[in-house]
Amino acid sequence: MAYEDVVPVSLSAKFQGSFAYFTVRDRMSTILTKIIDTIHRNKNKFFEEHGEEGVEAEKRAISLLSKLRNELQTDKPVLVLSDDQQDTEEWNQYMVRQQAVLDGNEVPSWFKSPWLYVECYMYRKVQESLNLNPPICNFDVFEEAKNKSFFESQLAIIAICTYQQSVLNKIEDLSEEHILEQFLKLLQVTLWGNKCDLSISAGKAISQQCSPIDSLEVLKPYILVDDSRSVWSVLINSSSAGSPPRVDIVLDNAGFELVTDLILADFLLSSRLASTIHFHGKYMPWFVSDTTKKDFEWTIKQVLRSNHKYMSKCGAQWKKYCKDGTWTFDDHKYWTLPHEFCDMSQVAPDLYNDLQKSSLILFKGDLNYRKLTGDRKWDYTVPFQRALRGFQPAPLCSLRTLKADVQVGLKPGQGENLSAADSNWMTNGKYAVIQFSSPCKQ
Ligand SMILES: O=P(O)(O)OC[C@H]1O[C@](O)(CO)[C@@H](O)[C@@H]1O
Ligand SMILES: [Mn+2]
Repeated sequence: MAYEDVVPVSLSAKFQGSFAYFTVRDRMSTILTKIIDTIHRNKNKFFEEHGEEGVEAEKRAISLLSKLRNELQTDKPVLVLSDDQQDTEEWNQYMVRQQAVLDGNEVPSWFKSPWLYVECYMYRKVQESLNLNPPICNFDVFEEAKNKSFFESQLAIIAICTYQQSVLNKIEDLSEEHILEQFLKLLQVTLWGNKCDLSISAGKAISQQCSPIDSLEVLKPYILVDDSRSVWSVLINSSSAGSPPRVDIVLDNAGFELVTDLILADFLLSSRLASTIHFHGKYMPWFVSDTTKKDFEWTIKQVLRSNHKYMSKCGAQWKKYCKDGTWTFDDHKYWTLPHEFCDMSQVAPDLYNDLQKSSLILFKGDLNYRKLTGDRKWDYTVPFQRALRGFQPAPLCSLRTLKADVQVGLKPGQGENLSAADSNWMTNGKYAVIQFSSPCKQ
């Protein structure tokens, strides 16, 4: 690791009254209750698909989840996983390491361990409760909510697809300056698309209702760090050197946010700012709204099938990109492990090496920001690159609306002024950052 000096402590529910504390106490247990309800509501579907065995599986999964909710609420020790999957051993080893950093007589538990660890662990345990009941192990407990949020954002999706087609129609005639202007707009659209996650609202529907392009000017003052020019420089420098670069997008939420990511990806290719886009998604249902391979394919299919001319035109193009390999989708298991990203080169060298081949990596969303910065109590003014602690496979940029109380790279006094003006600025999703770091700056 590049930085071996002291790092701040992890955010944790052990800090009473902190955002982590309220999340573990309230939001996570509400999410578990909703999961239990969802599984129960699907009882008939399980019966139709698997007969009595399906109903038995439903009952057993619910009983495991109720036990889990009770353990969470009463701050019981976290337990080893027993579902014998490819990542089970990795999770259990991680727990042993968590044990090692505690005082001799303490064990990792919901309210004592790092928030990042226990929150990821909850989603992994949900998957375990299904894995242990094979007939229903592929059931995505969040699918309904994700699909609903896509349909509820229809008008905004139509608006952005229509806008996109108007830009693409004239793209060959656009000057570099105009391409830059469009690029900045679409980068902001995908940034604000991150408002639409379902986990901060404990699964309650959040959709985009109005035209995303029209709101950009109003939202601009809420972008606390805006390094979009540095992102542009990386793209334009590599493409003018003769080889449009490979861009990687580490996706966050399905629904409207995913559509905005696909719109940006399409624009980067059409404007020849990129030659390929590598998407990264989740291997299992995660943090309620995160994108799995199934969500990715489903979304493209829905956009293609739309009755709206410009929407379906977008979908047709995206399908083509997937078919000819211009777009790829990878769901490496590392994205659903609890590690901070600075561990990646050691824990998942294959993924790290792959990311090193990229010219630019865009990290979407709040959870990715927490993993980039290790979800620690950093001072607001600590440089982003310092908080990355050596994680720099390629130039990278975080596009994130603030939904957790970790923020670095602010100007002196900026955080304090925000706290005075709006005490919930770090968690209410109103503010955002476009934060860039490049190996050249090291
Ligand atoms: O979808 P995003 O942007 O990663 O947001 C999810 C965020 O919501 C929360 O689940 C709220 O607790 C955070 O833990 C997490 O960072
Ligand atoms: Mn998410």
